[in-house]
Amino acid sequence: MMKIVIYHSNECDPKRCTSIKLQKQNKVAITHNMRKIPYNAIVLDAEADKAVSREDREKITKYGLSALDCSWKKLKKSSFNFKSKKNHRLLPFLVAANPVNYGKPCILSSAEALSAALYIVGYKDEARDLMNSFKWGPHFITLNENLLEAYSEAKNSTEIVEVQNEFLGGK
Ligand SMILES: C[S@@+](CC[C@H](N)C(=O)[O-])C[C@H]1O[C@@H](n2cnc3c(N)ncnc32)[C@H](O)[C@@H]1O
Repeated sequence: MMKIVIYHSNECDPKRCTSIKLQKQNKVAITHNMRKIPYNAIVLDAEADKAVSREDREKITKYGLSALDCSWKKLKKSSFNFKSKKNHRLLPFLVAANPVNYGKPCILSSAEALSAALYIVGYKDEARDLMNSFKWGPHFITLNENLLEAYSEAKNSTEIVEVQNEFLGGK
């Protein structure tokens, strides 16, 4: 089974938090200690420079996938002191389907971000399984299906960005 460990900073409303819901269904583990994120895991970070791509599949398979569940404000302030950001990855353009940020580009919930990354690296059933935990979840995949499919065919992060820019430029 895919190892998913989410760093959680207890800044959210637990009733609305997508990470807590996934944990309750035993689909992810939550840690409050940043150092417990597995070394070499791919960390989804909206402040990262490099886009996630199929090239990350091996690391995700071997070491796991992670997200940083904190407030968006904290993330923007760069209040995290990461030793290294070499495994931190940004997601390409996708639209949120969660009720808090519905329709907004790139501001995904932790669950949507994890699902998108799994889809992009080719773990499509696992991506759908995460979204099946939410009433609105399957809509995230259908809303973004054409883009997710195109991203999943890209070989590396450069091609991911090309697919994204072609889509945005062609709008
Ligand atoms: C800031 S937290 C907010 C979580 C929200 N409270 C929830 O219930 O899901 C969302 C996390 O999802 C991941 N994420 C969301 N959008 C992303 C993007 N465009 N690129 C990379 N990671 C993203 C990151 O790990 C980010 O820190």
